[in-house]
Amino acid sequence: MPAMLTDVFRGHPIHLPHSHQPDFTSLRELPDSYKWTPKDDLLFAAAPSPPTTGENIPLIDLDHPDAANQIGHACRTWGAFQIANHGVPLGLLQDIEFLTGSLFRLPVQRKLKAARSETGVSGYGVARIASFFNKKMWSEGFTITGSPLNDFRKLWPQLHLNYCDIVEEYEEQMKKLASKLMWLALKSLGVSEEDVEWASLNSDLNWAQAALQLNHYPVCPEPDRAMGLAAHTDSTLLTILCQNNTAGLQVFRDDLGWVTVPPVPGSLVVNVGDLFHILSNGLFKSVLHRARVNQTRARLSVAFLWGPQSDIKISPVPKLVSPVELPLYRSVTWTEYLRTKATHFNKALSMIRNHREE
Ligand SMILES: O=C(O)CCC(=O)C(=O)O
Ligand SMILES: [Fe+2]
Repeated sequence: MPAMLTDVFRGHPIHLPHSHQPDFTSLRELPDSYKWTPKDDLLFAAAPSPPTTGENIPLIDLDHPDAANQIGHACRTWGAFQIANHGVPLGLLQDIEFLTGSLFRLPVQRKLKAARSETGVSGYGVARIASFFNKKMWSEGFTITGSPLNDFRKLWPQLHLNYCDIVEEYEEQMKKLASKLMWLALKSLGVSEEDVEWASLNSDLNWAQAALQLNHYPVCPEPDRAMGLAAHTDSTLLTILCQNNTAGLQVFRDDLGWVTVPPVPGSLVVNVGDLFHILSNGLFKSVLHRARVNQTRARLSVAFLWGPQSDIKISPVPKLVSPVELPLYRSVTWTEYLRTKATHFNKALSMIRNHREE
């Protein structure tokens, strides 16, 4: 992962000086550079879902005998769902939340010791998607690819080894869970292991790689005008998100507008990413999502961004392509896709779409 992402982003440096990151807690008013209007993001003011619809992303019990079909349905209609009985120990979720909280509570000068470089991926900084927007986002992040040892040593000279152990254990559990979820979702479409030979179940998951994105959304003096993380889809196969007990994540549905995902203690949120949309020939929806902020409670989230190794070509599963039509998408590696995304952002999927001859 580190080599591949570094390679992609070297060609797309991000000119956003992290050292200008404000000390959020000291700001009593929202600076103009943080005030969003519909001009800054077309969907900024899109209608919030009326609470009366009662529509919410499904909460799926992974122990339920019908879990595969429920996951498949959620991937087709929402592109997102929450899961309970996922098998990840609660203590580990608490540990990663604790780690995230302690990281962002460090003094700004200490966090900046592990700042992400302009062309780098790992480390402390603003969201990478910030370069696509004129306004700033009310959040700070920390990206982990490969071992966090070097960065963690700078952040916590004494405790870094304990924190590295937590990250390693968390990633191990997430990898297994992500693979299980992918196969359950594919099973609901009648797709089995023989149909996706590169993702063989007995390969120790060596075909996959991942990054961890830790996010902090501080308390905000004017939340209605601010944006924690602007609307985007993830470039992954799947993303598994652990959020603290504070609402903020919203997913977009064409028919409902922005729908807030309520935190359910102990559960995890799963997002369909762009690569799973491609693999499913467009049947699974890569979900547009964003994070809002609020005036009273800081929010933390940990996103496990999961995809295939760089040499794997992702293309629609042949079984899901009609014999008389082209697949909806051309095949791409994760690296190629990230490069397209780094240039075209939310239009990246349409850039690799096969257009039908009229
Ligand atoms: O904080 C959240 O709820 C969303 C985070 C997210 O979308 C991301 O890190 O890609
Ligand atoms: Fe995301």
